[in-house]
Parts: sequence; C-alpha cells; structure tokens
Amino acid sequence: MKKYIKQLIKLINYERDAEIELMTNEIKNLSPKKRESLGRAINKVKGKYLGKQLGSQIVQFGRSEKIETEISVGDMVLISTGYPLKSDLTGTVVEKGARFIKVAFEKSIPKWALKKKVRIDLYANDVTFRRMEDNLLHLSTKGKNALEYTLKKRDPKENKKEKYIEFIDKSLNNSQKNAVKNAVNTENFFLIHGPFGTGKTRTLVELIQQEVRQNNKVLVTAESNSAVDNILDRLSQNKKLKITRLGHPQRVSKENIQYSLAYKAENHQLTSKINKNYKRIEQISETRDRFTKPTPQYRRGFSDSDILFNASKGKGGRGISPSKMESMANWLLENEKIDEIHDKIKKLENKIVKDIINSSEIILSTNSTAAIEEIARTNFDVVIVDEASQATIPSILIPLAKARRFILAGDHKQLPPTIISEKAHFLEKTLFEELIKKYPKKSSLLNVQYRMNSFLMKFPNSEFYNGNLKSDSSVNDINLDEIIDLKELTHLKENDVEKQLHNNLKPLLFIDTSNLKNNEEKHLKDSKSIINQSEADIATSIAKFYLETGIDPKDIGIISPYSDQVNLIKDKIPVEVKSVDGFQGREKEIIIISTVRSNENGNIGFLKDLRRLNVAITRAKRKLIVIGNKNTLKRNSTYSKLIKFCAKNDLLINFRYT
Ligand SMILES: Nc1ncnc2c1ncn2[C@@H]1O[C@H](COP(=O)(O)OP(=O)(O)OP(=O)(O)O)[C@@H](O)[C@H]1O
Repeated sequence: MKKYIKQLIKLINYERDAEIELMTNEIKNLSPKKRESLGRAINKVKGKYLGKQLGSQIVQFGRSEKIETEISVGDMVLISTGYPLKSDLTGTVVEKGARFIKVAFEKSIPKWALKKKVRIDLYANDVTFRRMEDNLLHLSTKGKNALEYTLKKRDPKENKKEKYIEFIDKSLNNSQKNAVKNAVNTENFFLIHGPFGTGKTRTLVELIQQEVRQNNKVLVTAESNSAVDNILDRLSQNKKLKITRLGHPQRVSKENIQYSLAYKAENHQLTSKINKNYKRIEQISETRDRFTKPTPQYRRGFSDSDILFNASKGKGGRGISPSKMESMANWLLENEKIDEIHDKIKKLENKIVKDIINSSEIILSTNSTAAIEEIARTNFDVVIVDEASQATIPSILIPLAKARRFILAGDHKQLPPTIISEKAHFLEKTLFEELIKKYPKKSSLLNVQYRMNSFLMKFPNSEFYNGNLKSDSSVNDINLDEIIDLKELTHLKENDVEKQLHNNLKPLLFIDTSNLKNNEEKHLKDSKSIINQSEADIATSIAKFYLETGIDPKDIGIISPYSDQVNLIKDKIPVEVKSVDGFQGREKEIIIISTVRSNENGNIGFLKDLRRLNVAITRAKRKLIVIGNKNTLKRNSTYSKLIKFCAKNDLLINFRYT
C-alpha cells in the first residue's frame, strides 16, 4: 500500500510537469496570434478596474474586436504585457462577454495591467496537484480503506437490514429506484453505472435527499465545477435543504452564488461584528501612525521589549532621544492592540465558517476543493461522487478520505481522465472502473436512456452495454421533422445525398470517403495532430445544409478526435466544433463526426480507444453522421462492425463530389 501511494505521488508529479511544460512550450513557440486562434490566449485587451466583489478585485479586459476563446468562467489565467512567462499575475475568469472578459484577482493589481495591449493566457493550475499530493501523503484511514477495496486487500461486508425508502421523485424508473435503494443501504460503498442520458444526475439528487432523511451529513463532489453546479441546480429546487457550495465564489455559477460559503459568510450575522472590528483597526492605525514606527533604521538593534523598557524609564540610548524612544513604544502598544483585534477577527471568521458548515446537511464541492481547511475536521457520514469515471485515483481520494461510506456514479465505458504525460498513463485507471470490475454485485446499471432515437442507441448498446439499455418511449421515435423546415426540402430528389441527410428512416449515416481522390490524412508543420481536408469540406457542407433548412446552429455539433481538424473546421461554420472530450457529458440534436484517418495500412491511432468512439456516437439525439474512410477504419474490429451495421441497414453512402 505504501509503495502504491508512493507510486501515485510520482505519477502526479510527472503529470504536473507535463502540463506545465506543454503550456510553457506553447507560449514560447506559438505566436500570440496563433495561440489566440487556438482559443488559449486573448491579445490586445485593455484593463479597467471595476472594484471589489466577495473579497476579490475585479478587472474587466475588453477590446472592440470580438473575443472568441476556449478560456471560460472558472479558468485560471495569466495576465501580461509583452512576454507572458515573465509575469506572475494570475487571476480567475468570472464572466465572459462577446467583447470582454472579467477576471478576479486575490492580490493588488499592478498599473500595467490596467493599460492597453494586455495579453491573457490560459494557465496551468498547480493547486490541484499540491492538494492531491498532500492528501496522499497524509491519507486518512477512510481513504486507505477505499484503496484497500480497490486493491482487493479488504472485502466489503454485506449489508445488514434494508431501510424503508419513500421516494421523493415519484417518476424515477425502476433501475433508478434500485440504484438509490442499494446506495442508501450500503455499509461501505456502492457504484451507480449511468450510461449516456440515463438520468444519473436525477438519481443522485434523489439519493442525496434520502441520505439527508436518514440524518446523514453528506459531502457531494464531482471532478468539474459544471457537474457540481448541475447537481446544485436541481437540489436547490427543494427549499428545505440546507446546502453549502464550497469553492472560489468566482467559479460558482451566478444562480448558485447564494449557496456559496463566501456569500453565506458575508451575510452571516457575525459579519457586522467583524466589520466593526475592521473600522476599529482603521481608527487605531491612525493613532499608531502618529508615532514613530520602529524600523531597523530607527530602533538601532533594540528589541521590542528593550524599547518598551527604556521608554518606561524615560530613557533613550544608542543615539536615540528619550522622546523618540517613547514614540516608538507608543507605536508598539497601539500596534499590539491591532494584532489583538486581528486575532479576534480570525476567531470570528472561524466561528462563522464552522457555523455554516455545521448547520449544513449537504456540502457540495469539486474533488479538489474538498481538500480545503474549512472542512478538514468535519465528520461526513457519506460522500457521493459524480463523474467518478473521469477522476484520477489521487483526485477522487480527496473526498473519499472524508467518509467511511461512499457512492460513486459514472460510466467507465466513456472516456477516462485525460492524462498528458507519457509516463503517467496509469492515472487513466479510475477507482470506479477498478471497483466495478472487482465487485460487479456492488453496482446498479441505469438502463433507460432519455436522449436519443432508439435506432441510434442500437449499435452502442450492443457493443458497449451488452444490449442492456432500453430507450424511453418519449425519445423512441424522435426525428428531424420537429426541428427542420420541411419546405426547404421539397426540391430535393430521391437520390440526393441531402435527401438522406433528412430521411427519418435513417437516423444514422456513414459517409464513406474511400473513393474520393484527394482524401488523405496530413500533418500540419510541427504538429502531431492530423487533418483531412476532404472530410472537413464534407462536414462543413452537411452542417450548411442543415442550417439552410432552418435548424438552429445551437442544435448542431461537429466532433473530431483530432485537434487540428477541429481548428480547420471551426473557422468555416458557425456551429460548435470540438474534440470528443469537449462533448463528453453533452448532447446535440444533430452530430457530425469527422474521423480523419485515411491511410493504406489501417493505422487509426487513438481512435483505437473505443471509449472515444462510444462518447462520439452517443451525443446525437436525432441524427448522427459519421464521415470516414471505410477501408482504413474497418481494420479495427469494432469500426468494422459499425460499418457492417450501416451497410446492412442501407445507411452507407459512398461519397463522390458532383
Ligand atoms: N425517470 C425519468 N423520467 C423521465 N425523464 C427522465 C428520468 N430520468 C431522467 N430523465 C431525463 O433524462 C435526461 C437526462 O437526465 P440527467 O441529466 O439526470 O442525466 P445524466 O445521466 O446526468 O446525463 P448524462 O448523460 O449527461 O450523464 C433529462 O432530460 C431528464 O429529465
């Protein structure tokens, strides 16, 4: 166990180094313009100080040119003029508009940041790594237990007796109810396996409330802030619950700010007392500053007690006059009063935090923030973790170290956490996956999906979920007719590709590009990523067709596993274009996938990770279009099955330019 923990610490250090190296190299090697086009920098903005908000200083950076960026609310950014790596001014993004971005700072803001030509860069965050390492170094018995289950060094005991549960959300389906029942009754841990669109969040919201009914204090976490807010959005509909959301108030969504610890603290009854004390400090400071501050230059080696002693005797010394000595002593006495008030303030602040945490039934935070001092000594009866299949073991151990019982929700058939370092790939293994493989009986599958047309579910269901999923009647037959302007289609002929793009009997289409002459994969200079121009053109023209038929751009998504291909398509069409990771946990009415790979030897690179395929093909609700070179992809058995499935159902289009 000790060895295992040591190994984990080594791996997080590799990953931290890799993340920082990647960022520094990019800043060094790419022009500011290029980095902006990748969405990781914003150039030539002007800063304007807006004032204080929840303890942070807010600056708005803006310009007349539109800002299009991947940098989003909650991200840490580096502010600079000229060369970013020389600056150490970092802040957190609070708000994003079309032509501005607001950033919150913890420390005072230098004048240069409020001028023109400021540059903002997305920044790697070191705090998370430090928290993981610290937690591992001092792992609690509870955390060790979780690891022992994972390593099969300890077996979970069977449950004793069943608790009676009256469901709050009456419309939960049976598999959801089952999951809640099993989770509430577990003495140690339970796993909720929730594939795409199966109501994981809804199930967790019921579970959390049931735990509260059992008088349990609940810690709820997820890897991302958006998942935490998603749960909070739904939990907060029950006004009786006492909820506190931890985390930097700037990272909490606006609607949920009232639940944040910082907001609650600011509005706590004792806060007025603190403010009075600060006023008192101001007054005393004024008095104090009328006296001489005993700086090294004035005190000439005398200690504080020497100064006080000499002054009490009316003496000077070492060339200091008696009156100067007395003035320094007065300064010290006044300053002591200030220190005492500061101590008082600290105690009051601690009392406020303790008060808020103790009176909360539910504490919500990200895995990383669960490490903060404010809940270090809180006793939780249970911890519930969402997105558990996207958290590394060092990360999930932060919340798991806080309660004996734990419930994890996730889907190990979708993408694991992203790890950059070649040497740290082991971190992709998640606790959720290890446990569900070792203790399948300690898991429940949510088996009804509410996202997609039942035909679209067929292939992923049989390939990744042993055919155990069903689709709910509300989505069984959903199709494009409800969102498309049918008038725009009347001129189309039966054999037109466009006709197929609408055909409701064909929710899935595979567009084969193997017969296209110029269809080839290519590396851009100095890039490991790949592009495929023909596929980019096809994806763009399909998206254009849908836009012309009146479909809202928000309802269309283009996915490509390769970042250069994403960038190539992004500039051409006003719909969301992202990598597979960028779409995990999300959905669109129509999804177009560009698989990119096109080569003779069947090399499909990281498409081989079938979890990537699963995520990509399960985002669409009504129509899914996969563009790819059949001959390259079919060398892989699963892709080959997908192509055969399409061929069998007459969904394969052999694409040629007309
Ligand atoms: N029992 C149910 N009855 C009706 N609709 C449901 C039920 N459970 C979930 N849904 C609907 O299914 C959709 C997905 O639910 P939810 O957001 O809870 O799922 P999720 O599993 O967290 O999603 P994801 O796939 O992104 O992880 C929502 O629109 C939700 O209202």
